[in-house]
Amino acid sequence: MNKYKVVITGEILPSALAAIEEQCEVRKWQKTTPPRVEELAEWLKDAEGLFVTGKIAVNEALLAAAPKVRVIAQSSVGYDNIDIKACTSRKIPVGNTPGVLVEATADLAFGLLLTAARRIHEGWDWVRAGKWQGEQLPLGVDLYNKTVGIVGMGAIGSAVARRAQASGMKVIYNNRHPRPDQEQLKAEYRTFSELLTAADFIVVLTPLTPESRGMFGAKEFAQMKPTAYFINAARGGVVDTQALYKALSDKLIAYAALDVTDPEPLPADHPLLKLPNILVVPHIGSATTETRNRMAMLAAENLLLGLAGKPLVTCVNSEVNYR
Ligand SMILES: NC(=O)C1=CN([C@@H]2O[C@H](COP(=O)(O)OP(=O)(O)OC[C@H]3O[C@@H](n4cnc5c(N)ncnc54)[C@H](O)[C@@H]3O)[C@@H](O)[C@H]2O)C=CC1
Ligand SMILES: O=C(O)C(=O)CO
Repeated sequence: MNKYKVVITGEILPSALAAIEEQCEVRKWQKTTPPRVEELAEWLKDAEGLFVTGKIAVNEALLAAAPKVRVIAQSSVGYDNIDIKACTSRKIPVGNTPGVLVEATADLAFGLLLTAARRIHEGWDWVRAGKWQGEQLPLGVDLYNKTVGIVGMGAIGSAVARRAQASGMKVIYNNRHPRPDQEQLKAEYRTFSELLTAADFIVVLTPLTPESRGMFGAKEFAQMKPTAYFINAARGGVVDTQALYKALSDKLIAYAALDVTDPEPLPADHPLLKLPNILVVPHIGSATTETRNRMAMLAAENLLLGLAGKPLVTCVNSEVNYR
């Protein structure tokens, strides 16, 4: 049997690689820095499938270098790095990995909220620095009876809502549209502006789109409570980083906890990291063994289905999914 020709743009779990290699001749980018299109050009010329992992832009330039590609599979739910319109116009289905990472990402988002509110990370630093006896660690804040405002009440947002309710928090949310099941979710819809002024904790879980890019800027931070905690587990691009820096340093808001940043990765000497009222982790929302494995296997399945001309399990541009 002739094997399909596939390019993998970065790290992939061995289980998913093995599944792909059974049917495909694989060329895999080995370096830790993401490839530029020119660096992949030779491989892309003949590639029939593209498995996207790592920070890489799938744009007109890349697609033009890959004329034979007939399926793109990405091991993430977010697909803001992919020009979907360009893929659709070439009739290339794009697979992502919704659902399988919901609980892990919600754990991390809520974990950031809890860790920041209770200063868990600062406490650990103090213990290690031998400061247990002596100075007083600044006090944290309660979650109980506080209001969490979730911006982007989709699969992960709703899973965060459940965690917040278990801690005795009231949940309000903003979404593209009010949810028909909001009574069941025990969450109240608010306009974006109402949510900003009412929430004690704001958790962002929207996709990054032209509409959501920079939706948290100076004006929005000024509307928040001075005691507000801002948690971003969506994409760095939804926030104006400069404005966040200013809001934290001028104490317009109390604290930020981020899984995602702009730029990403955040350079070690970035001014944000010098602030005392911030917690940053390196985009680990879905980073558990089980979840990453499910994501990689779903992406591999999408790739192999697309190569065989069959419908992908989870397809972003369903209008060009195979039937
Ligand atoms: N930190 C991490 O490791 C991870 C981050 N993510 C990010 O989280 C996002 C959400 O994932 P899911 O919950 O699975 O997606 P989803 O599609 O189930 O939910 C997204 C929700 O955001 C809402 N939304 C879209 N634009 C909005 C806007 N401008 N204002 C308010 N609401 C808006 C939608 O109506 C939808 O309900 C992903 O697109 C991805 O960027 C996802 C997984 C892991
Ligand atoms: O799935 C996503 O969108 C991520 O950010 C990585 O898990």
